[in-house]
Amino acid sequence: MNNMFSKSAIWVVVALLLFMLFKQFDSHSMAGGVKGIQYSDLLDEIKAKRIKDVVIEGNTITATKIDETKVRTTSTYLDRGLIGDLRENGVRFDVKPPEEPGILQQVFVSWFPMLLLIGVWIFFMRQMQGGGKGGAFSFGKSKARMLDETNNTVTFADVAGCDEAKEEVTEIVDFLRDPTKFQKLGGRIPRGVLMVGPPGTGKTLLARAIAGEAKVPFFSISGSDFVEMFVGVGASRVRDMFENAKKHSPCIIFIDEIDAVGRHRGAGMGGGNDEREQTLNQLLVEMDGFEASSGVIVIAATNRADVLDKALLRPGRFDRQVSVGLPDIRGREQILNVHMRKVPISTDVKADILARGTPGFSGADLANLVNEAALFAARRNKRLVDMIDFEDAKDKIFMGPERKSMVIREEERRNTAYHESGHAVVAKLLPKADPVHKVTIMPRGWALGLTWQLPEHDNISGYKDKMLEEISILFGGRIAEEIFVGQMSTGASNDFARATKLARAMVTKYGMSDAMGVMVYEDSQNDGWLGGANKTISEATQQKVDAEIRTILDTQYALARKLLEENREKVEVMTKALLEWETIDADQVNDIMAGQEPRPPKAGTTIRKQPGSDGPGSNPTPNATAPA
Ligand SMILES: Nc1ncnc2c1ncn2[C@@H]1O[C@H](COP(=O)(O)OP(=O)(O)OP(=O)(O)O)[C@@H](O)[C@H]1O
Ligand SMILES: [Zn+2]
Repeated sequence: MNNMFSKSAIWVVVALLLFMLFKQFDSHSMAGGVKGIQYSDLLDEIKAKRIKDVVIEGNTITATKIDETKVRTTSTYLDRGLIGDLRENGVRFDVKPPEEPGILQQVFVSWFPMLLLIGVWIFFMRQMQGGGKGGAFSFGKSKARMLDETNNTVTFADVAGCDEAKEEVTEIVDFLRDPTKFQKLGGRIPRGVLMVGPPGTGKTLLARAIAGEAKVPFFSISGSDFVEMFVGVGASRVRDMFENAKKHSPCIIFIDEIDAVGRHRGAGMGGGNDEREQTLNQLLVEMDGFEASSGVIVIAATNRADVLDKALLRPGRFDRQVSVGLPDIRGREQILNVHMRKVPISTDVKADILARGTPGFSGADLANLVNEAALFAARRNKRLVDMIDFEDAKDKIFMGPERKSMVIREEERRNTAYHESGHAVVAKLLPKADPVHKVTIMPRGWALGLTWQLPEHDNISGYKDKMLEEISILFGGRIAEEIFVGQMSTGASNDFARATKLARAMVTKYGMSDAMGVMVYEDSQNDGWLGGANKTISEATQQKVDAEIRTILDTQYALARKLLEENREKVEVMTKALLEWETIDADQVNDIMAGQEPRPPKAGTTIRKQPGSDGPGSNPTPNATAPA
């Protein structure tokens, strides 16, 4: 490595020397001890009548002082007053076109140093891939980045909302803190831990926290870093990484996206991928090769445990799995609290309310939410981030930024207003549906309008009645268009797709159909822990399934239609309110449903609702109307 380094250093010096040499060429007139000065200083000199003559060449101004010394400045800013100043102060001046060097010289001067630098740069990039502390200067060296106690300050306190996962790894912390003592007590130490969970749930964070808690070095590398064009490189990187880690034991090696190398062998596209297989083999060899007592623990993360080569999961390798799932409502609150500590937060911000309105958010999403809210506050020149900033940040994350400038034809707007009113009125009339939080025809992201329902709890398990009602609500939009506008837009196609998907899931996955019984007809695609075997069902069964889905959809469609027919007036009032105010909140919706005129929007805002009443929040899958 040292050798490599000095070689590189020589290269830099050579490059610099050459560059300076050519630069010298270039600035033929720079010779003779010309001093560079600021443009404003030159003006001062001129005004002090210390300048004899001036040559202006393009952007460069060279001045000769009374005492024959030369100074130079460059200015891309065209100062129209300069000539006047020169005249006034009796300075001789000459304006020359920028000098054209000879063609050969031009090529050499302008290109050669560039080419050389590019060459050096490429050389460097190849040498120090990964770079940084602990970065290696050679191909076969691992690109693992090392963090030690001084630069890894993550502790368990920074990881919130996954208490079970934390509990499972405390043992590892105990071991790393004092390997020998741990063994005397008879603890069995895992060599490899596989963290499984969806993206952004804090797998990396948790691994770092383990190292942080145990105060041991943390080597991190991504599976994709091993995969190189050249056969053998990945394998030698693995070897190098383990060697390095052993020198620093006890320590943690963290391999993110292990599926990049750990996919089961023979699954590569178009036959074997030698390089990846070799890398994987090397990884297996290394994991077998070190003593559990050596104090190196390998933690790998993936969101697809099912694609991993079974050999990786065998005892002595990644034989322990820790699943890190999406946080529940309490977990989200805790994660929000962790991240809110880092920004100035107004007292009106309630993490519990935000947690309620963000089902399905991962830890990374929540971190992003806090960040976006802080950006909103900064843009609004606020000193504290308040609830309105959070509401806006949430809206933006859910649906993309508001498209205030989007031109919508009045007819289209009216259509959308009826459509959303249809969703909202059906939702309000069905007993099990989540309360409507707000309805808007403000276009956002890909949606022309939205009806938001606020779940009172996390919808972990869907209940049959509720799912049926959801299908009716989805139909509500289109039916309202049929009844009130008399023509149908394509805006409802997404609603239909979702309704159908839901009905299909009810029949085939959840066993909620009376006709088909409780048998499960489909494997949950992809997320099967053990890998999904594709079950095939007979043609006849398939037809029965389809018929059953059809029945569900028809029944719910009819229900929604009946409700809207019976409540025409409410749809009309809501549509009018939407056309007037663009967004209406839960209180206004309640007024309308009670047969009253809706109250006007709250002062200062047409869109949002302050927390406290029945709490803002939103449905992660709002009934959105996609643009036609
Ligand atoms: N449980 C959590 N507590 C606090 N912050 C979290 C949590 N989960 C995620 N975050 C935030 O999200 C960021 C990204 O999380 P991290 O990189 O650990 O996720 P990951 O599960 O490794 O994701 P990926 O699978 O995409 O690599 C973290 O740096 C942190 O700010
Ligand atoms: Zn819709």
